[in-house]
Formats: sequence, structure tokens, C-alpha cells
Amino acid sequence: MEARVNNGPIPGRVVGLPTNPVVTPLLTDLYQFTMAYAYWKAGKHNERAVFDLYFRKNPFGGEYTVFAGLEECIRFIANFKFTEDEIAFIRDTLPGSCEDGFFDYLSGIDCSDVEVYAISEGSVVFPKVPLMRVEGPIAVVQLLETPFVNLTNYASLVTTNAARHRFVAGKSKILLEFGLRRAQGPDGGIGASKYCYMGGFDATSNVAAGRLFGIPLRGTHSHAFVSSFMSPDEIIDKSLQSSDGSSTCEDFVSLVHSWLSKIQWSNSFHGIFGETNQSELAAFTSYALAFPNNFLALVDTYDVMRSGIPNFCAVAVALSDLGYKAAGIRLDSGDLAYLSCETRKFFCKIEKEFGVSGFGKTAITASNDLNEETLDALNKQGHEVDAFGIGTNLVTCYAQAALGCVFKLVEINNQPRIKLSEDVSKVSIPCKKRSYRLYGKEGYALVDIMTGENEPPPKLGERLLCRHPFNESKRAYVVPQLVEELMKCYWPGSSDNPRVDLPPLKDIRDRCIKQLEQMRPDHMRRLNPTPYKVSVSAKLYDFIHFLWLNEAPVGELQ
Ligand SMILES: Nc1ncnc2c1ncn2[C@@H]1O[C@H](COP(=O)(O)OP(=O)(O)OP(=O)(O)O)[C@@H](O)[C@H]1O
Ligand SMILES: O=P(O)(O)OC[C@H]1O[C@H](OP(=O)(O)OP(=O)(O)O)[C@H](O)[C@@H]1O
Ligand SMILES: O=C(O)c1cccnc1
Ligand SMILES: [Mg+2]
Repeated sequence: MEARVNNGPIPGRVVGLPTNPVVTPLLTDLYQFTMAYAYWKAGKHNERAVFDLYFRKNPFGGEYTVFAGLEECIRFIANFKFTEDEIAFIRDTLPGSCEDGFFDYLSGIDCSDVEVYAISEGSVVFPKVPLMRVEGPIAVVQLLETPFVNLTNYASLVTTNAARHRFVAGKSKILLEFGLRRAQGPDGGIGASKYCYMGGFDATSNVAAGRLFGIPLRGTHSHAFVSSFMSPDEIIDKSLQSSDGSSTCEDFVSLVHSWLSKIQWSNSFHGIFGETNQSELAAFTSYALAFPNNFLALVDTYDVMRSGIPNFCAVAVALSDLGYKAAGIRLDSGDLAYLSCETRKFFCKIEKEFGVSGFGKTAITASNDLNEETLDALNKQGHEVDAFGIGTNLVTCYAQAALGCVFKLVEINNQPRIKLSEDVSKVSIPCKKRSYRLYGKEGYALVDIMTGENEPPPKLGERLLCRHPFNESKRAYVVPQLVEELMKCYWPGSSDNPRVDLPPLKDIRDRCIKQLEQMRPDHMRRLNPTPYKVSVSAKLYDFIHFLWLNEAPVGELQ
């Protein structure tokens, strides 16, 4: 197999390779190649086509979506070139009757004549409005359909899922993505980590993603670590230097034991707990000796309130004697609202009884099959969790399996095209278009409007009729206080339009968080959110309906 990079990216357009090396021009559906052949055979392959990539319905019963995956699309087209091996494979795959000239044509194509306009990655987006507008020779753009939809569908779905979890958890909580083991394979895991960060998570446990994308890495330890210890006698090196290096405690294990009995027999805790699990205590002590500056304990292996929390406190207070501050605990089972509140009370009592300043604020992390509903339930009950570790429900998008982005032809050789359907929501909006977000007096986005490519843009302060694309009676006048054009040129093709640079992930994340915060709250709420209005200009409305009538055959009644 030839290495992909040998063919090189399009000269003068150097953009990195796609993150996943399986993202090659073969990562498409067979029918894209058969259509490409048929276009070529008909001499149509260079006809100029415009496709829109959009989705029809917001996911998770919500009224917003976050657009993600654009950078990977641009990386893909920047490096789009068939290797000889790939051409040979397509030749073997297509029927033997396909002419050689087609394969010569395929080996010569790249995306230097393809133009991509797109909404910025990390933007809040709505159904029907093109996320990307892809223009170029029809045979080439056709080959891009499947990879583009693949690269944006899950990316946007999981970013939206992350954003929704952030919305319920609230701004002040730390959100950790713990999904790698449960993700749909390695690409699912890497993508989930990248896009959950984009959607507002703070960190991931996925080391490869941390390295690839510079996402902060965080983690605790597992039950295996706790249950691997049998007794404190296992700890050989018991010495621990104080945090300022001024002294050494030769027997940290004994210090921990003495603190455990002090706590047990103190006024505040007398009779609250008895003998704690000694193997758990050994595990915690050992972890503290390994990471005195980052001591964190998983406290639910045996019994949270009768063992895990007292053991953690004994180790944490012993550390505090040596000038260290414990990082916190993780709860991974049971009633997380109740246990976090009881834990907080315990910590506050330790602070008061033993004068350990700040101990009451020791961080509580919770995990175990969390999702939007459980976060919402915890909020309603009241809880003391500072950080949530979320895996399965987040990365698998358990609440909705796919977003349903589509890629539809809207114009060929300057002729608008429409796709009709019995189901109005599936009728495509024809023409090469522009789209704008119009903001109202209160600073909120009011409506997105699509217009024909050559219509004048909406003007500030000027009353504009915004029409529902398919429902005649739904229309509204808007006087925009701010007009934002949504699509920018990310890949200029053979035009000399300037190309917008691909921003770093952190900037995309910041844009996403900011945009979500600026949404009108009723569009964001979980229960019966208000739909955001998506509209077309009066001119585009008339044209859609003219074309619809033109293309739809008239029925015959017998
Ligand atoms: N106070 C709460 N309100 C609503 N849901 C909660 C609350 N506390 C925990 N949960 C959720 O309830 C579910 C408990 O799951 P489950 O009964 O399988 O776990 P468990 O018995 O606590 O622990 P284990 O992992 O040991 O089986 C989890 O999805 C968890 O996130
Ligand atoms: O629950 P999730 O949201 O998927 O978060 C990740 C889970 O993975 C870890 O344990 P694992 O589930 O492997 O084992 P456990 O369920 O027995 O704790 C961790 O303790 C969490 O429970
Ligand atoms: O670091 C953790 O606590 C972690 C990582 C992955 C899955 N569950 C927990
Ligand atoms: Mg679990």
C-alpha cells in the first residue's frame, strides 16, 4: 500500500491530514463511484453543481444543534487524491465494462476546483439552513457526499449532546468525559473526546485525544486499585516528605491510623462509624504516597459513609499535617444526591473539629451512568457534587443515535434543482443560497433567513419579510439590529476568494460556549423548548413554490 501522504496535498493549500487515516477518498458509498462513472460516460462530470449539507430536525427533542466536523472535512478535501492502489481497487470493483478513460480521469482529480462555504464550526445551528455549501464539478462533489456527511453527523450530534449536558449541569460544574471504553470503537472514542470538549466539557480521560488535540487530561482511579490491596502491611516505603521539603514523616501509615482513630473518637464523629475497611485504607494511603499533591479516592468500593469517607478523611488530614491538600473523592454508585450531601457534611465537620482550613470544600466527583435526566434529577433534589464524570450516555449519544444530516443537489449549471417529497419536511430548498442570522433589540438571535445568492443582504434597521419556506401563512417582519452572514469561504476552489483559517479547537470551544450562552433561554430549556424560526426571503419563497409546481406532475383523477 502506498502511504497517503506521498500524493501530497494540493500545492499551496497545505492543511493537515484527516485525524483518522482511514479517511481517504475510498471512505464513501459505492454508488458515488457508479454515479461518477455514469456522469463521466455522459460527458457531464465537469458540470458545475452546488450541494447543501444540512439536517432536518434538532436532536434530543431540543431546538438547537451545534455544528461540528468542519475542520475534518477541510482536511479531507485538502488531501483528496487517489493513490494508484486505490484506483486499481475501484477498477476491480466496478463492472469490467467501465472504460479505462474513467480511471485516468479519477487519478487526475483533486478538490482544487471545489468551493466550500460553511458556517463556523462550534456555531449553534438550526434545521434546513445549510451548514456547508459545496460547489464544484459534479462527479467530484458527488464523491464527497458520504465522507462529508460522515464527518459532520456524529461530530455535531455528540457536540450537541455535550452542550446539553453542560446546560443542565450549569456553568460552575467541572465536566469530565470518561467515555472511551464505551465509545463506538477507536474513532468514536477519539471523536467523542474532541467534540465533547468542543461542546463545553472541561477535560477527558482519553490520553490519545489529550495528545492529539491538546485537551486537558483528568482522571481518578478505579475499583481495581482499591480492591487490589489486602492490608496496610503491604506498604513497604512508608516515608513521606512534607510539601515544603522541610521534614520527613518516616511512617505515614501510622500517621494515617492515628488520624483515623482521632476522627472516630472525636466529639463530632463518635458512634458514627466503626471499623473501616483496612484494605481500602491501605489503597488510599498508598495512592497518597504516590500522589501527595493529587490525592483523590474512589470511596464506594465497600461502604461510602462507613468506610470510604472516613478512610479518605484520615489520609487527607494526615496529608494536611505535611502541608498537602487532598484533591477530593469520587462517588460511583448509590444515591449520588444523598451521598454527596452526607459527604459534604462530613467534610465540614472535619474542618470544624480539627481546624483543617478549606476541608469542607474538598471536591466531590460523581459518576455512574449519568445523563441529562440524572443531572436534572440531582439538581432538583439538591446535591453537593462539584464534578461529573460522564461516559456511556454522552459518547454513544444514547438518547439519539444519529443526527440525519443530508447532502442535496440544489443547483446544476446555474439551474436550481429541487427534491420533492410527500413529506414537506423532506422537500429540499433549491438554489445556491446565502444565509443570515438576524438579531433583535434585546440582542438575541431572532431568525435565520436564506436568500438567493444574488439577492441583496438584509439591511440593519430595515424591515424585512421572513417567510416559512413551506407554510404560506407563517411569516413575520423583522427589523434586524444586527445581521450576521452565516457561511464563510473555507475552501475557495479556483476562485480567488480569501479562505478563512481553521481556528484551534480551544477557540472553537470558546465560540460554542459563547453562542450557547447568548441563545434566548426559551429555545434552550429541556421541556417544550420554543422552536427557533428558520425562514426564506419572499423572493426565494416564490421561487421554491414556482419550481415545486413546475416539477410536480399533476395528478389524474378517474
Ligand atoms: N439521587 C439520584 N437521583 C436520580 N438518579 C440517581 C441518583 N443517584 C444516582 N442516580 C442514578 O441512578 C442510577 C443507579 O444505577 P444502579 O442502580 O445501576 O447503580 P448502583 O446500584 O447505584 O451502583 P452499581 O454501579 O454498584 O450497580 C445511575 O444511573 C445513577 O446515575
Ligand atoms: O458510567 P459511565 O457514564 O459510562 O462512566 C464511566 C464509568 O466507567 C467506569 O467504571 P465502569 O463502568 O467500567 O465499571 P463500574 O460500572 O463497575 O463502575 C467509571 O467508574 C464509571 O462508572
Ligand atoms: O479517571 C476516572 O475516574 C475514569 C476514567 C474512565 C472511566 N471511568 C472513570
Ligand atoms: Mg459504571
